[in-house]
Amino acid sequence: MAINIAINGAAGRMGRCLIQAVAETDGLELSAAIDRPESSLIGVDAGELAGVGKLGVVLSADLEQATQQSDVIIDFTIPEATMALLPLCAENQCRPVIGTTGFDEAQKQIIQQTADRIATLLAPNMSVGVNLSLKLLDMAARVLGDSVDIEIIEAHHRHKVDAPSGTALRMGEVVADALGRDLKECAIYGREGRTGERDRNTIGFATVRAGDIVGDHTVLFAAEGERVEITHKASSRMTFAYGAMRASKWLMQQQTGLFDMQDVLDLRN
Ligand SMILES: NC(=O)C1=CN([C@@H]2O[C@H](COP(=O)(O)OP(=O)(O)OC[C@H]3O[C@@H](n4cnc5c(N)ncnc54)[C@H](OP(=O)(O)O)[C@@H]3O)[C@@H](O)[C@H]2O)C=CC1
Ligand SMILES: O=C(O)C1=N[C@H](C(=O)O)C[C@H](O)C1
Repeated sequence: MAINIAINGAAGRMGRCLIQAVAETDGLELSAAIDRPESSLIGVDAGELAGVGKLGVVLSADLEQATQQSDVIIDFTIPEATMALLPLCAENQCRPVIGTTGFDEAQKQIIQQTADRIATLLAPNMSVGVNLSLKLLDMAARVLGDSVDIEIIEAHHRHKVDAPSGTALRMGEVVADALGRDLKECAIYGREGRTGERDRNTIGFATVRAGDIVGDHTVLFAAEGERVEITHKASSRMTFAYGAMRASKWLMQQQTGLFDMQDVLDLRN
């Protein structure tokens, strides 16, 4: 039997890619497409929104019904919309696959509480390449140790509303963990004016917002005499959407708990 998939934020840049990916993926069926009640696109066929032809599911704002009639809901929205969704996921036993970024600590706790009641996946980047890069970063940080300066540079399209990207922050966490540091204490988010010399123990972040860049991330490990750069560049949002399909299928085998793409791709150890 097909897995019923709802999409929250279905009219957005990622939402439309997700509709296309569900339509292309064997074993998955689109059961609901949700966006803001104020959206002028409410009532439009989701397949037509995504450019894949009529699918017989119209864009709606009825989250209650969507979570009741779906096995999984894929959420690529804004943190406030995710927070409104989670109680319905737990109540209606609909597994959330969360791609939204920009959560604060209190919101992350609510995600954890939801995961105690229903299997939940949270990943700031669902591409295979970025998740492989996280493994490479762990290895690079352990080998290069405290003798390098570490900087994380990310670039995204002009419409992105959060910074640094969720992926850059996760990269920072992976590197900090590998070096036994706490990212909250060692992160430097941008520099200006007379900053003084660089402190070796910091991890710097730089953000670029321009044009239609889908998502570029570089982590730079710079020593005296050499440097290592680990770079990932996404050229299509479909790479994230296909990752979300893989995550949805995988999550159906879990009952409770909080997971990420490292679990789905078996990269945990
Ligand atoms: N994990 C990953 O692999 C990836 C994560 N992302 C993240 O996904 C999120 C969305 O990105 P993107 O698609 O580019 O953004 P968009 O702004 O294009 O899409 C978000 C959609 O959510 C809608 N929305 C806003 N509020 C609500 C609500 N209360 N209920 C339902 N829908 C709502 C928006 O409507 P409206 O426009 O009318 O406000 C919009 O249609 C971001 O946080 C981004 O960082 C992006 C790519 C990959
Ligand atoms: O907003 C985006 O577009 C993206 N957001 C994610 C993030 O914040 O890391 C992932 C991807 O880079 C695209």
